[in-house]
Amino acid sequence: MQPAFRKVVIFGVGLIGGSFALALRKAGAVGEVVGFGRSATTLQQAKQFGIIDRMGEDVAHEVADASLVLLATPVAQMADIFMRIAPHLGAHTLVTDGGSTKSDVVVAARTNLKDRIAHFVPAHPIAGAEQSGPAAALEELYQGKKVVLTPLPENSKEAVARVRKAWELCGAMVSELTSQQHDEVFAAVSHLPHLLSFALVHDLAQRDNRDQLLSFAASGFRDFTRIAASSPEMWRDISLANREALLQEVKRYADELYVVYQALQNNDAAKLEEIFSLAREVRSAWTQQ
Ligand SMILES: NC(=O)C1=CN([C@@H]2O[C@H](COP(=O)(O)OP(=O)(O)OC[C@H]3O[C@@H](n4cnc5c(N)ncnc54)[C@H](O)[C@@H]3O)[C@@H](O)[C@H]2O)C=CC1
Ligand SMILES: O=C(O)C(=O)Cc1ccc(O)cc1
Repeated sequence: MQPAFRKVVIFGVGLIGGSFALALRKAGAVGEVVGFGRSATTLQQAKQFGIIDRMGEDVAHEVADASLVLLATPVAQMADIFMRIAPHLGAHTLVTDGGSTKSDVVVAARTNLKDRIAHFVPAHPIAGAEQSGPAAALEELYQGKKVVLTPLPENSKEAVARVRKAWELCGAMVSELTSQQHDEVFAAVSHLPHLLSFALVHDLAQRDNRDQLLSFAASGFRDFTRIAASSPEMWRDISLANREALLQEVKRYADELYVVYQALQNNDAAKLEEIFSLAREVRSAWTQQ
């Protein structure tokens, strides 16, 4: 039987791109995987790990007969890749991405794909880790995890269904939002928490006694700061790409922190307990979902 996707071309064969390839392979859903990257070493690694069959050399040649192209680089790299693939997309070649932000990626796609924008169905897998690179890729990364599609008015039903199918074959549960809804939601539940985690560790890192502080830090600190070990380039790009929504979330959080600050300053036990109780209730219910 023919695989669902005869040839998949991946730009950025790291955690997200590599896991996509491994998951499609496990599902028997891909004939051939071709990788493009920024460094030859990373691509060689991806080949050794069985993620790609070969390294791409000629973009025009590879995307012309591809069933699916995945962009899985940091989001600021995507405009240039859309520009490079635009003239060569085959009539039946679909494009999706794994970027953590969507409005900026859609603008980059519209600007560069122009009248071929209908080929592109934007996506964001809500699965990942603080590790990066092909060595971090896992065939089960998307199993049971959410993927958000933010389809465009230009997309045909068939194009959306086929991209949905690709992510489902990776084991994901697919839902849909508009790009704007997506960016507002993820500013609150993903981008802000990463910013806070980086900021906390950065503050401690600048202190003279940081080694002493870290030597006594326990599992609460480990939980809160795991994501501060994430890729600085990736998070620089996400922060700037979703700047407006993120600024609003930072402001809201600063206001909340000030409420906590005042309660502490005023020895307001009732207020502190009220804040902690609601937070605990909501956090506990969320983990049981
Ligand atoms: N790490 C995570 O947990 C998640 C990341 N994402 C998004 O997925 C995308 C990829 O992230 P990861 O896989 O974690 O990063 P990664 O660092 O593991 O992989 C990215 C790969 O892209 C390559 N690359 C960079 N610029 C390139 C270019 N111009 N052309 C071709 N290849 C290029 C890098 O060499 C690297 O191998 C990002 O847009 C990120 O926002 C989405 C969900 C989760
Ligand atoms: O490491 C973690 O727990 C994450 O939160 C991973 C992650 C990072 C970026 C995304 O856009 C989605 C998921």
